Amino acid sequence: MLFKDLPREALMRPLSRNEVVGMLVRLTIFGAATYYSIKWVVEAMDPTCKQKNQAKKRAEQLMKRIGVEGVKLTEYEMNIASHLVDPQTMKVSWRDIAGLDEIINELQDTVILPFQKRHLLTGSKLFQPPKGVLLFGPPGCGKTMIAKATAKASGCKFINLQASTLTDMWYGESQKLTAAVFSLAVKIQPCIIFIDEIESFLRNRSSLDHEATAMMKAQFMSLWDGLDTSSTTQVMVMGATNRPQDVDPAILRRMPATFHVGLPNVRQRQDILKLILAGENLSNAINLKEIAEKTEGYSGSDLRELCRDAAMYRVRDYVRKEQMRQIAQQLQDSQDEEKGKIPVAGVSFSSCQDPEEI
Ligand SMILES: Nc1ncnc2c1ncn2[C@@H]1O[C@H](COP(=O)(O)OP(=O)(O)OP(=O)(O)O)[C@@H](O)[C@H]1O
Repeated sequence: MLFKDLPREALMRPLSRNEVVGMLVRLTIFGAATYYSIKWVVEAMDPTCKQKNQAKKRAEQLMKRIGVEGVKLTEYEMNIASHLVDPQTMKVSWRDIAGLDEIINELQDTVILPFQKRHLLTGSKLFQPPKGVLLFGPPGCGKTMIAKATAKASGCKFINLQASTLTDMWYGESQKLTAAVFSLAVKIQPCIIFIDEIESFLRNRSSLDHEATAMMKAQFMSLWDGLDTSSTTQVMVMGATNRPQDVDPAILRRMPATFHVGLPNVRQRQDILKLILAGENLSNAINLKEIAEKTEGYSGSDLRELCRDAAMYRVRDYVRKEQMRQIAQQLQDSQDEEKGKIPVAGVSFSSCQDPEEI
């Protein structure tokens, strides 16, 4: 039936109470269904939704573990919080770093002391950890280890930020995430924001920069400057790079404390070898000084690989010799069988021999 076919009285009569309530209920149901359908469609279309949910879960667990409870975090702060490292569970400490005593002592005085002894000069704008620290030097020389051990020694929370966390996002998301890095760090302070390969994220500005990248860099610097406004803020940005010449000079200026973590010299290599091989079953014939002298140009990471290779070589050598021995025995057995002889009894190759004896 069409609208115009309805009797005039039916249209003009006032609505009954039941009809009004019924209409309201239908409208409410329709409204709710529309809201949830749109929400579901938006979530289904958002490619970062799954990632966000996982980050949220991880962040909640981490925050609980590091004892930060009752702090309300935004969705973006949650995302950043998933990159948090608990200083208590951090495995790296000063004892795991060899040959870098000078840098460690300097870090103790300039960075860790102001964090640890903050109470001695509360309110002082001068007795503060530097707002920025740069560790630079060739790859594999211990920059990341130093950053982690600094956080552990100072009792700071540690946000291990990858440049891609901020740059891979959709347009507009990067800026919200950048803001979240600093707001989260302030909420959970004392905190170290560590950026590995800082040159890939905050490199020399050029006219070729994408607009979003340029804006993010400017925003990062202004938020960083904002840390200075309060003398009680205990947040520090620590960057590591292999290419300091590629870092934006404006960023370098914000990192007054710089540490060169160079390739180890002979004495340092010997110390690193000693540390890596501590607890291993070493032959008396091994002379660490001699190995240190022969490994000019090796980084700490190269030395660890060298030792790992040597350990693997020993096992590989043992397995290969064992296989050769079995093949030789099988040949011998088949030759004996051919000659109609009974194989020699009691020879067992499954018994494991000490590789040293081979
Ligand atoms: N001084 C050192 N003492 C003990 N181990 C070291 C030292 N330097 C490097 N290593 C070994 O090398 C590995 C790599 O070190 P790390 O990641 O800190 O280097 P990096 O300078 O940050 O390198 P990259 O620039 O590639 O990130 C460490 O896990 C450690 O095993």
